[in-house]
Amino acid sequence: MSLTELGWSAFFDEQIGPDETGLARARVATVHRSRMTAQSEIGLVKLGLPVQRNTTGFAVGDWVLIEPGTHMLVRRLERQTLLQRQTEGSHTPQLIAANVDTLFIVTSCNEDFNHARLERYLVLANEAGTTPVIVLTKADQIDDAAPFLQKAAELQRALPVVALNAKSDEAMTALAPWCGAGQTVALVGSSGVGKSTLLNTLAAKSPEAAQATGGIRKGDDKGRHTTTARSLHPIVGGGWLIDTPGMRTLHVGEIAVGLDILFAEITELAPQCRFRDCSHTQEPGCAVQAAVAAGTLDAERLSRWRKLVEENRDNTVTKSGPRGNKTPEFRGKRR
Ligand SMILES: Nc1nc2c(ncn2[C@@H]2O[C@H](COP(=O)(O)OP(=O)(O)OP(=O)(O)O)[C@@H](O)[C@H]2O)c(=O)[nH]1
Ligand SMILES: [Zn+2]
Repeated sequence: MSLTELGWSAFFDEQIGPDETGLARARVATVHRSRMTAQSEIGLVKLGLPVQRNTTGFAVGDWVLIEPGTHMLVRRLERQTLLQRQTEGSHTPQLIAANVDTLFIVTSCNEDFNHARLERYLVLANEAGTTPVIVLTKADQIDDAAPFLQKAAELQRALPVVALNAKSDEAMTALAPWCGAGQTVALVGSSGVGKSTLLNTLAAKSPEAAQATGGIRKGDDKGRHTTTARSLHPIVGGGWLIDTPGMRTLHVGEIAVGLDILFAEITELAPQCRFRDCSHTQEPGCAVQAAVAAGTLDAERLSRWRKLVEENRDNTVTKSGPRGNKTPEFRGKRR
C-alpha cells in the first residue's frame, strides 16, 4: 500500500527533517492504553513504545515516524485536523480522531433526527476543520425522505446531505464522493442509527469480520451500544473510515470558529445590531430579533444558538490571562 493511499500528503512531507529521511512513516490504526498499531507501506504493524511512554496524546489517524526495523515510535507529526471533545469535569479534551477529511454525521429518517444534537456534531466538525456531511439512514423505511433532507440541509449553509439505506450497496455509491483513495472519513451519531451497518457496507466486511449491529429494541428507536473499539478501516475502492463508538454526550467548550460557521446566518446579522455587544434578546435595534419577527430566522434556532454560545462560554478557560485583566466592553457604548 502506498503512503498516498494511506492519506499521506505534502502537509506531512514538509514536516520531515533532514535527519529523519531514513525513518518509516505509519498511520495510527488503533490506540489502547499501552499499545498502538499502525498502517504502513508493509501493512499493519505493532508500534514499539519507548520505556515509560504511554499512548496519551495519540489518536487514531495520526501520522507517526517510526524506526524501520523495530517499528519503535520516534515522533508524531503535526495534524491537519483533529476531532476532539470536551468531557464533563475534565480540562483535557478527549481525542477522537486525527487527520479526518470528512465527518459523516449519521442520523436516521425517524425520531432520532434532532436539530440540537446534530448541531453539536456540526460544531465538532467545524472546529476540527473537517467537512461535515449529514447521512440520513433508514431512508428505505419511509415513503419520502425529502422532509428529512430538507431539515438537514437547513442546519448549516452548503451542508452536503445524503439519504440512504445503510444496508444496501447504494450507500457506497451515495458516499463515494468522500471516499476516494487517500481520503479519511469518521462516523459519528447516536446509538442505533446504523453506524456499524454503514461501516460493514463501506468496508465490505465478511460476515465473520463484520462489526456486530444491534437490532433496535421494540418500542423505541434506541440501539444497544454494540460497538466498542475505535479503529481505522479500509473502505472498498479507497479511503479510510474511523468509527467513533461511545460518544453519547457532546459538551461544547473551547470553540473558536465552529459556532460561527454553524450559525453563519445569525453571526452575519450581528454587525447590523445597534449595540456592538447585542445579546439578541430584547435590545432595541436588534437585527437578529428583527429577522425572527420577519420570519426569516427561526426562533428555536436562535434559542439553540444562545444555549450553545452560553455553554461554550461556561466551558472555556480564558487563555489571555485572568478575567480581571480584560476591560469588559461597556454595554451600549456605541450609539
Ligand atoms: N432498514 C434499515 N435498517 C437499518 C439501516 N441502518 C441500520 N439499520 C438497522 O438498525 C439497527 C442498528 O444499526 P447499527 O448499525 O447497529 O447501529 P449503530 O449506530 O452502529 O449502533 P451502536 O453500535 O449502538 O452505536 C440494525 O438492526 C441495522 O440493521 C438502514 O439504512 N435501513
Ligand atoms: Zn442583536
